[in-house]
Amino acid sequence: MRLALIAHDEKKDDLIEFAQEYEDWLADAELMATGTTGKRLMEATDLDIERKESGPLGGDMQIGGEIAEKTCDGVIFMRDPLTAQPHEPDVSALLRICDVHDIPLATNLASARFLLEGLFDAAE
Ligand SMILES: O=C(CO)COP(=O)(O)O
Repeated sequence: MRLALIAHDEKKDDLIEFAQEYEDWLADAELMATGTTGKRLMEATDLDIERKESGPLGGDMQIGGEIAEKTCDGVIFMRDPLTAQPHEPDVSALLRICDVHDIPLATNLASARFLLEGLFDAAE
């Protein structure tokens, strides 16, 4: 299973806490992340994560490309709904391409738990 992990700055601590809680599960998946998110996650856990570019520099689009190529099984994207992002069009494109290809997408902690537990259940 190949998963993408992404968090906007105000949500990075939440994603790190989530990754620490689910570290054993995540360790069984192939992980990729946008640049800064991946760096922070690897500093805070023992997870091995393929780092794409930082979000504002094209990282969301690289993950979107993986979805279009069908090489990504799920996306956990902790978005900050209260802060404008300079690369909002890239963010929207990533959400859209998940819908185009029917790829599970979680944009908050509560849904991230369902996504991870559901994908692992389905894989058993
Ligand atoms: O901006 C992001 C997603 O839109 C995340 O990018 P970083 O992980 O590089 O901060």
